[in-house]
Amino acid sequence: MNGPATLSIVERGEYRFPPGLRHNLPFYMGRKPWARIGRPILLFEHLAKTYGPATHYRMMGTDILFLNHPDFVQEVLVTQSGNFIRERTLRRMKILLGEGLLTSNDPVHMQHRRIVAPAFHRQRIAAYADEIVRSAAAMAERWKSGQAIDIGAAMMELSLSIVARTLFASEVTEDIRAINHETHAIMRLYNLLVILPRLESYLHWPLPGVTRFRKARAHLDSVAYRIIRERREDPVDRHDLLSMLLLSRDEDGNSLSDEQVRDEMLTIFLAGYETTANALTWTWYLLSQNPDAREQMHAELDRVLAGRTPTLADYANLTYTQQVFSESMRLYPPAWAMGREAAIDVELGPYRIPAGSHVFFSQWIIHRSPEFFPDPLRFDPSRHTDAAKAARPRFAYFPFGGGSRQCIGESFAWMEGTLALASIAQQWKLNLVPNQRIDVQEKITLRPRYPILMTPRL
Ligand code: HEM
Repeated sequence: MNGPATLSIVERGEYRFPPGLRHNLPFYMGRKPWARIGRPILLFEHLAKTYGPATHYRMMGTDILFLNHPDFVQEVLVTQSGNFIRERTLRRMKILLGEGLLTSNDPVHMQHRRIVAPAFHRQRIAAYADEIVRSAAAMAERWKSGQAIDIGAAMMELSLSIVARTLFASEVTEDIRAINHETHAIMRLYNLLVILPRLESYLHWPLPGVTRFRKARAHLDSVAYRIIRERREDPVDRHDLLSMLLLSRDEDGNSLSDEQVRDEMLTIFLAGYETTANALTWTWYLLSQNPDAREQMHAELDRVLAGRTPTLADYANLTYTQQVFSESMRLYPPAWAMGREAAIDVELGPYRIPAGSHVFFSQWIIHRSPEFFPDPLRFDPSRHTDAAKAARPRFAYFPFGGGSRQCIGESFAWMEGTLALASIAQQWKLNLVPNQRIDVQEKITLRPRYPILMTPRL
C-alpha cells in the first residue's frame, strides 16, 4: 500500500505496532476527559489527534489497532479482506440475528449474499420508490405549520412505515410493532450484555436481564416464524423484500430455510431501519443550519418536480438533493465506526499484528479529516460532485463500508433518503426550535443524544 508518509513503530517480539496508549484502556476510564463510558467517539478523536493515521491500545488482553487513513481502510476491507472476520461484538449479535448477513463469516456469508442479492437488484428496489414517497407524503400531510415535532421520532416512524411496506408489503401492523419493540428490547440488553466476557454461556441463566432477553427473543421468533409460515402456505410474490427472500435462489438453485429467512428478515429490519432514520434526522438538522443549501435544494425540487409528487424517474435528476444527503452522511455517518478481527497474523503497511487483534476505523473521524475535506465542519454538498469524488481516495468517504461486505441496501438507502427528503421538503421547510442541546449518541448507529425539536413552515 502507498500509505501515509511517516509512521513510527513499536516492536513486541515478532510483532510491530503503531504507537499508542501505554496502559490498558480501562486504566484511563474516568481519569481522562477522553476516556468515558459510552463515549467512544471522544476516545477515537483523541487517538486520531494524538497519534495520526494509526494507533494501538489494549483492552482485556486484546490488541486493538485504530486506523485513520483511507489506505488502511482499503487494505482491511478490500485488499486483505480474506485475512479478517467480523469482530467479536458484531459476532455476538448472533444472539439476535443468528447467521444473517451482518453476523456471519465466510463461507456462510458468501452463500447467503448470493441468495439475498437479487432482492436488492436495481429493478427490484425501483418498485419500492412509490411506497417510500407515499409514506413520506402521508407523514408530511399530518404535520401542522408551526407545531413543533421531535424530528428523530418522526423519522423513525417514517422509516418503520417504509420497512413495513417494502419488507412486508403491509401497513405498520401489530406484528411489525412487536418485531420493532422486541428487537429494540434485545438491542438495549445487548448493549449491557456485550461487555460480559463469555456472553453466550450466560444466556440460560435465570438473571433478570437475561430472562427479559429470552422472553423478547421467544416472542420475536413466534411472530417471525408465523409470518414465514403464512407466506409459505400462500406463496405468491407480493413484490416485497420478504417475498424475495422466500423465492430467491442462487445460480445452483439453493434457497433459504425458514431459520435463514428469519435471520435475514431481522437483519434487514435492523440494518435498514434505524440507519436511514438517523441519516434523515441529521439531514433536516443540517439543512436548518445551512439556509443557502436548503434554498438550493428547494430550487432543484421546484425545477425538477414542478409541484408533482416525486417518482423513481425523478431520482436521477435530483442531484443536489442526493449531494445534500451525501454531505449529511459525511458529517453524521449513521454507521460511525466499523471493525474486523484478524483471522491470522497480518501485515498492514509497516505493522505486523497477531491473529485475534481487532482493527477499528471510524467514518466519523475519517470523514472529518481536513486532508480530504478542507474546512471539514462546513456543510458543503458540492463536495460530492463526480469530479470532487474522483479526486479523493476511495475510502475517504465510506458511509456504506466497502469490499465484499459493502452494505447490500446501499441503493435502497440512497433512493429512500433522496425521495423522502424530496417528498417532505416539497411540503415544508423545517426550522430548529432555538436553545436546544444538540449532541450525538454513538450506539450501533449515530443517534441524536437529546430529542431535536423542529417546526415545519410552509
Ligand atoms: C443510510 C442508511 C444505511 C447505512 C449508513 C448503512 C451502512 C452499512 C454499513 C457501513 C455496512 C457494512 C458493515 C460492515 O462491513 O461491518 C452495512 C451492511 C449492511 N447493510 Fe446497510 N446501511 C444503510 C441502510 C441499509 C438498508 C436500507 C438495508 C436493507 C434494506 C441495509 C442492509 C444491510 C445489510 C444486510 C448489511 C450486511 C451486508 C453484508 O455483510 O453482506 N442497510 N450497512
